[in-house]
Amino acid sequence: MRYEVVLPAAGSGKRMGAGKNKLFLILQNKPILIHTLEVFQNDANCTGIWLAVKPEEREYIQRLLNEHHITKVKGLPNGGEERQHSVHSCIKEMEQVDIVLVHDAARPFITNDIIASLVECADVKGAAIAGVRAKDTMKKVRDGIIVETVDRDDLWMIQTPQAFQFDILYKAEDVAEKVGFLGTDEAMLVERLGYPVHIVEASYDNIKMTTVEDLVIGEAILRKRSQALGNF
Ligand SMILES: Nc1ccn([C@@H]2O[C@H](COP(=O)(O)OP(=O)(O)OP(=O)(O)O)[C@@H](O)[C@H]2O)c(=O)n1
Ligand SMILES: C[C@](O)(CO)[C@H](O)COP(=O)(O)O
Repeated sequence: MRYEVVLPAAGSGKRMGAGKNKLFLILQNKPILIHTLEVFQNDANCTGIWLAVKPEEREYIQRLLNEHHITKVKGLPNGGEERQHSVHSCIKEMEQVDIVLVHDAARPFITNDIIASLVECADVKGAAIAGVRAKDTMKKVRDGIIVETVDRDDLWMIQTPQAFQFDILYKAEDVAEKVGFLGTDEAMLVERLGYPVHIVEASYDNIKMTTVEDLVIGEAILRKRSQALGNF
């Protein structure tokens, strides 16, 4: 099943503290952004990539795309103040497709098997998102005091990609903009319209490069993969 993917890449990377867009940081001699782009560039089912970027970073990113032979990018719309706005700027420019995925450009370790499962599920069910089961005990805290321990059996740590039939996400983004609703992921916008959103179990390797510790973890994930391929 073919799909197009929206990669929001217009963040500031404040929590990383690199003083620049964290997507330009190098992991195993390549920018994080290129690691993520190559997953979709090399996926025959991906027919287009939409990259939300900061205007001042567009020229540099275009140079990176050329240097690394990323040819599937269909557009580089301006990112917005919030992640949701960046995603929406891409959705508004896209032409109708069957399935659209939204994936954090800051998650370079996604794999094609998980993408394929998400696309297949969204094609049948309408909406499907990646996640992994919570491993730690989760508690609600108020003013520094535990107010509730949440039943861990029902808790998932949500990731991206998040896959949707295009019309569902298009409508959800449009309504959210009209009513001024701001979510931390696309699924929230779809849930609030009453559509069922299905979970697809992903991987604990599918981390989001958020803080400096994630760079160390990311290098370890890439080393593990190289060793599995016999590239010592
Ligand atoms: N206004 C924004 C904010 C985030 N993103 C993108 O959304 C993804 C996930 O966001 P996050 O990890 O929070 O990135 P930053 O916003 O850059 O990080 P921080 O919150 O630490 O500044 C990233 O690929 C980021 O580039 C975006 O396109 N537009
Ligand atoms: C979309 C997301 O990756 C799901 O976990 C997460 O909500 C993004 O949060 P961020 O603060 O914008 O990185």
